[in-house]
Amino acid sequence: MNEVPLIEIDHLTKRFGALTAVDALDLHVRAGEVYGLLGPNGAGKTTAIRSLMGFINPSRGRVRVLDGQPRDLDIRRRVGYVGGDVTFERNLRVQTLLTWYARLRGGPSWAEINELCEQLSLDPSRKIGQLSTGNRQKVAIVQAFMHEPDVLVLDEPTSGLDPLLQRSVLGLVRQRREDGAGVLFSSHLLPEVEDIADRIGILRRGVLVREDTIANIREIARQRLELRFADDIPEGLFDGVDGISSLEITGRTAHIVVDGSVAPLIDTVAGHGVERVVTHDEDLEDIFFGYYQDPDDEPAADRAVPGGPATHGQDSEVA
Ligand SMILES: Nc1ncnc2c1ncn2[C@@H]1O[C@H](COP(=O)(O)OP(=O)(O)OP(=O)(O)O)[C@@H](O)[C@H]1O
Repeated sequence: MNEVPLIEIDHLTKRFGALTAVDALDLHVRAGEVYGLLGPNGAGKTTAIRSLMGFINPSRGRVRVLDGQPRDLDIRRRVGYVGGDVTFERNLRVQTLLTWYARLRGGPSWAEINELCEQLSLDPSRKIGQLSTGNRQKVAIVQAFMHEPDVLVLDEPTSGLDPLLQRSVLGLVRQRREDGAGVLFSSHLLPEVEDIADRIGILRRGVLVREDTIANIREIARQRLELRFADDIPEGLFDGVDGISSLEITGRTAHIVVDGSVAPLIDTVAGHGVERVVTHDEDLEDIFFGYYQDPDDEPAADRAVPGGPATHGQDSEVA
């Protein structure tokens, strides 16, 4: 088994003038793994991804894809990429464009591409310039998935898509994972990543502030429950129950926060006529927003490295 990660980002730093957009980022994605890269606007997700793809040069650090250089054509052929910065020639028909992409990658057949278009309800006879934003996004998705790449780098791939299509895209990602591909998937929507990622990393101000498996994050997560009883709640019912970190009783309803397993609580209330249980599915979100909220959040310029004001457009473009 090949142990080399399919995506390797080692100590990546990217500065734009005085602004450090990505700060010493280490991130690896293995075969058969979906890695969800989360973070608020401006956290550095796109910058990390563009560095990974070789579109911009890192200030420091190293990136490797499929144990090679992302700009290498043989590597590029095995990668699928969706990013907000892709623009297509407006006068081309979808079919012409997709056929051209297919040729660059040494396949697939038009029948295969067309099947993918059908799956996403994309009409290949339309001109790019006539498409809605969502339909243009579908073109980006089809070109990224059509050659069944070993690595997928997806920068907010579902933006502009309705929920049904979002689900289709997540289905395509799952399929690639089952075939052993490594997937880096950026988003600022926790629920979509939570659903699909094996691990997540949270970027804030260019720094990876947390990285873990979804399972681990869930395990330590708090759960908020509301238990509504048919009758008055017996005095002292919750005394000494393991895991309860907060309890508030209003009438016949108990509002409870549990750390870790809810098993002791459930055992305790069994047989006491609980009529309704409401769980607030905000455990992961709580953690997530905890990282999003930055108590000393300052304007971006405040994270400038010494040496002058933040300057836009100073990166070395190599696309
Ligand atoms: N070419 C550039 N020149 C100067 N600054 C840039 C450049 N590209 C990005 N930045 C800055 O780097 C920081 C990180 O931006 P980036 O687009 O990577 O964040 P993001 O996490 O992808 O955000 P979003 O979710 O809004 O796409 C931002 O402060 C942004 O203004």
